[in-house]
Amino acid sequence: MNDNNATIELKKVTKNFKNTKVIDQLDLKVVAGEFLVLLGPSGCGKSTTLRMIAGLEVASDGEVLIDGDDIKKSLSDGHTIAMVFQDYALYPNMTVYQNLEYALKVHKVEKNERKRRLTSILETLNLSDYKDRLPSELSGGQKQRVALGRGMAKKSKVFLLDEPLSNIDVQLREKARDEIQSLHDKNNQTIVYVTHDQLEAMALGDRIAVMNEGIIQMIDTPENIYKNPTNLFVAKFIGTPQINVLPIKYQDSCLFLNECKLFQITETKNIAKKTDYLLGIRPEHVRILTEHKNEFSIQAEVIKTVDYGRFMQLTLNIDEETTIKAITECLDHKVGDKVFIQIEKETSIIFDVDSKKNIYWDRV
Ligand SMILES: Nc1ncnc2c1ncn2[C@@H]1O[C@H](COP(=O)(O)OP(=O)(O)OP(=O)(O)O)[C@@H](O)[C@H]1O
Repeated sequence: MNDNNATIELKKVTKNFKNTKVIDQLDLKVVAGEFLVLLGPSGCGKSTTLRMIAGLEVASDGEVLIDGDDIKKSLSDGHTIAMVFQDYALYPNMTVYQNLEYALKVHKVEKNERKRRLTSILETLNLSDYKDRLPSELSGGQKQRVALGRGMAKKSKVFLLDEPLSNIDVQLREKARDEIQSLHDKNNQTIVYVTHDQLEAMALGDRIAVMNEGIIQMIDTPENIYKNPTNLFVAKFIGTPQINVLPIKYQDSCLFLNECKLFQITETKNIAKKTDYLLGIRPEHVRILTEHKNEFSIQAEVIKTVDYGRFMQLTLNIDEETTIKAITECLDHKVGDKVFIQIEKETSIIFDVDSKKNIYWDRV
């Protein structure tokens, strides 16, 4: 650890609003200098978790520690934590420049240094022309950029961001995202970043914590979350188009989708215990063949195509009840085409039909 970052730890944190439990015994460790993204659907408790780390909400039970000390210590010094709020929280009577400068003045950052930092931030966030305006004279996206700039200027050990790019135009959003990332590379702040945008999470996070209903479902690198989701919720929440989920049967060392044989399993391990499972296969892993190749080739009909220029998204009917989505680089497919698909063992994820957990069937 160095001077620029701090660890964050939540130990068995619960938060109730009146009689409703919105966070349930949450354990979370953010390593010093890490970029952690909290990702999940609306209402799952991301903002509440972030607000407890910021000391804006008090945990009903459990502990919130910054560098091993109770959150109150960090709050008292005013330096340790900076937060970008979802609703911007700008000072209405101050200009953009004054909003950005305020915290730096309070923390006695020298005038030339203040000017240097703020000029660069105003430029980066395309705000130079608006520096003398009041927040009431700005659009939503501009206000959000000011809020982001204010957090960036502070160079705190812990930087907390709650959906900081949600109202910013797509083009500028990418630039702002790059800026947050390079700020992190440069200053090594410990960042906790809340979003419900999976692409943003995948692009930014060293690790992603996927939340649902006040519980962290999985916390891991973007790659592991995508390739080896711990349960069906995580598998479905990450990836566009969504992962295909098919009811399958295990029989005679093979997996079957209805009457179609998918593939053979030599090492039975976790899978020999039951007959029914759910198979998850990402659309880009469904192999499209123009002709029958072997006993594992399954006939399908193209019922919808979406041409994205570089790739095509196909919706395929295997039978009356089974539809599957596929992504292919071949742009020649048309509705009505008869093709064959192949589902491969290496890219298949198998879930328990009851618990919906990944059974990690391919692991020893
Ligand atoms: N002050 C409050 N009083 C009562 N309920 C609250 C309060 N703040 C949040 N909640 C409830 O707690 C749950 C979690 O809210 P939270 O804002 O943490 O979710 P979120 O995942 O950040 O959602 P979003 O992405 O929509 O902002 C929601 O059901 C919300 O209605």
